[in-house]
Amino acid sequence: MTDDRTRNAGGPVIFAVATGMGRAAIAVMRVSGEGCGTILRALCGMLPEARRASFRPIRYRNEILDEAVVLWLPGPRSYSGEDSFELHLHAGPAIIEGVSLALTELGARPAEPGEFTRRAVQAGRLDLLQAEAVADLVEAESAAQRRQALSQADGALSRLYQEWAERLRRLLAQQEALIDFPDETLPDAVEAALEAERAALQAEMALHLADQRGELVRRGITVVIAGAPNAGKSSLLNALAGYDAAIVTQRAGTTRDAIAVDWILDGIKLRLIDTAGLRETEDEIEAEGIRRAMFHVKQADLVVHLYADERPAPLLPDAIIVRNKTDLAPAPEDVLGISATTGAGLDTLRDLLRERIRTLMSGAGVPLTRARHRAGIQEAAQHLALASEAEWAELRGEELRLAMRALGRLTGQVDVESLLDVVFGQFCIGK
Ligand SMILES: Nc1nc2c(c(=O)[nH]1)N(C=O)[C@@H](CNc1ccc(C(=O)N[C@@H](CCC(=O)O)C(=O)O)cc1)CN2
Repeated sequence: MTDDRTRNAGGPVIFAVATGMGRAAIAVMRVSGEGCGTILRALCGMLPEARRASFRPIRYRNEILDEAVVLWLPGPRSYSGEDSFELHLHAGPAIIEGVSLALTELGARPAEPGEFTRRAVQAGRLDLLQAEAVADLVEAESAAQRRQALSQADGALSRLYQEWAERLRRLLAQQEALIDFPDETLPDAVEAALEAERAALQAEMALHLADQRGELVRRGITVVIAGAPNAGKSSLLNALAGYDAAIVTQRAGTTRDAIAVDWILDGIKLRLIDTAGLRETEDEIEAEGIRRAMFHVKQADLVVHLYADERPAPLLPDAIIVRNKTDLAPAPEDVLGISATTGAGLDTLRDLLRERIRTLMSGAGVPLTRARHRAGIQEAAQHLALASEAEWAELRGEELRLAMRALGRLTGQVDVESLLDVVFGQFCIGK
């Protein structure tokens, strides 16, 4: 037999509670690894019909540990591709403890973070991009994050990179065919067509790199509220967040450290950051707060520059300047006026933020979603650029090969073993 099962056999049976920690009604104990059917038979007294839920007492050393819903999921038609089973237990800690102990005594060991998905990758059921998307699905807090992760888990990004790799492979093959032509008979039109395709690929990658949507959706869009002390920044944060996240007083300089609040606007996760008021100060703590405020301003995707009295010099060219406290005095005509206390103008500010977000999120096609993807595509694009500069056909070919390799590392078709730790370092246990 040479199917995935035998090829990837080995590795001990692993187990983990795949459901959330804390008080819950049900806990799903997930078990995977060749030979785990024997363990299931020991616990259930039989092997239930594959992929059908059954209700069974879980027995170990003549004691019933729980009455559970049991799923027997033999490989390769399982999530990990290995023989697997699930015990849907009552979530009591003593039950989980007792079942864990039984599984350990029957030869299984606790799973490491992401190990079920890692095995799915090793069995060839998921590529690395899809595995990363599984981690993103588990973390998704906004509808946009959910949609993006589902699409990547479904292979949308993998298909894009595979298509590029395939076009590179064809380019390379045609280019190698040309090497055998003596110089004088080199068909110019063919060479020009190859160069056009190389340039087209490089241009597509440049567009893909310019697109920020994926990373913005995944990590959330950072909106920093900055400005002079007492402009009402904390009041604005509280008004937008809808609860009292930041302390508000009459005293200038109340906010000393940055305060972050997650905020979902139209299905997109934003991270709102309130910062210390910007001014000259002798106070060491306040000065550190201001240093941090400037750090956040520089890192921000969007900056709301709030003021209450004198119109400040712009912090950044594209900061949104907003005049607060319109309940006390009207804002100049050319500036958006709000009152964080009465709520006046907040709808307009939200609309303005929506508009800025739309601009930030421009792009077409499937977006990349992580620094790892960005680095890989940058590398591929760089080799494509070097290919056009190379004088010898052989060197050009080598650059095309290196570009293909960079793409292959993204999906895991190349160097998968060395990338597993990088990708699975960020997973939670039970996934
Ligand atoms: N109880 C439970 N719920 C879960 C999961 C799980 O493992 N267990 N999942 C885990 O992440 C997610 C669903 N994803 C899954 C993906 C593939 C297979 C799977 O076993 N596929 C096989 C068999 C399909 C079949 O029954 O015919 C296959 O594709 O060959 C299972 C779950 C979310 N919900």
